[in-house]
Amino acid sequence: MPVIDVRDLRKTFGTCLALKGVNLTVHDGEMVALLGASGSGKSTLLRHLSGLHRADAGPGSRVQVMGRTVQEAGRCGGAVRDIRASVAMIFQQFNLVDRLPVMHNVLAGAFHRLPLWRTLLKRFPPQECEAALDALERVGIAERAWQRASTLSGGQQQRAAISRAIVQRARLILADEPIASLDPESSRKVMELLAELNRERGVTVVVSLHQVDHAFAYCPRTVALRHGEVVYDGPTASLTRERLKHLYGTQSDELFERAVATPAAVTPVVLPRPALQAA
Ligand SMILES: Nc1ncnc2c1ncn2[C@@H]1O[C@H](COP(=O)(O)OP(=O)(O)OP(=O)(O)O)[C@@H](O)[C@H]1O
Repeated sequence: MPVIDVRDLRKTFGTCLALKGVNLTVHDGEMVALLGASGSGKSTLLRHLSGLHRADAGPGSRVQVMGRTVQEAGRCGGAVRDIRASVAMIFQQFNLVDRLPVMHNVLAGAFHRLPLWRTLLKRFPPQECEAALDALERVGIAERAWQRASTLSGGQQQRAAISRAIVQRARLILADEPIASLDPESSRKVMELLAELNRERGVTVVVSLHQVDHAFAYCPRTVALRHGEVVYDGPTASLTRERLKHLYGTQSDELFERAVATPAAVTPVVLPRPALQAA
């Protein structure tokens, strides 16, 4: 049974056709890069998988995660809350509660299995606290456990978000440009942590990236979007210069020349982030 099964997913924002009939199947234990130029639909697709967006109504449209229906024909399935308990979303902007200690942010991963009074009073069972500390240890920031989240660097915040996913015991991580605002060393650490969770715990990971080199280094499979359509779905190693050029247009010519000049495909090819980030 696939972990993710998307059929004919369409999404319109006003006059903008963000997704034009996307089909996607991801199996248990895969690590998949989602590539595409800015505005190609990566975030929109990820948000549909976790039920944060509702698709256009249409008879064949369906999103299933772990065999359960997130949405069908533009209607949310009844199991969305249950599905969310097993799916961790990691965003570019970390999504931690700034004023709370890192520890409480990480413990939020356990909320779905705790009674409400415990989460409101922050009276967490000792075994959950241990699990949170272990997770922080795992990502190398245990000594930051009682600092306010806002005092952490971007890389540390992203590692805290990964700890939260570990405490959540997520079977699927959907990471939306998790390294877009990080320096190269922090980016490497975050990608390695995601790859380790995938390799060692069998967590399925779908990660949207702007850095093609990280897809080559960490993700055996790439799904590439262009103008809301899947234009490539296959081994990352088979992504040729022509395919990348088709994906990103001529703006990246110079970078591709550099990549092609070195035979190893893992040569860093960091694609320009268009206007959005500067805005
Ligand atoms: N809430 C929204 N309202 C209106 N238009 C939207 C909304 N969200 C996305 N879009 C549009 O849908 C298209 C796809 O956007 P999306 O954010 O999914 O692209 P992306 O590939 O993730 O881009 P980036 O790499 O810059 O994050 C874009 O044209 C965008 O402007």
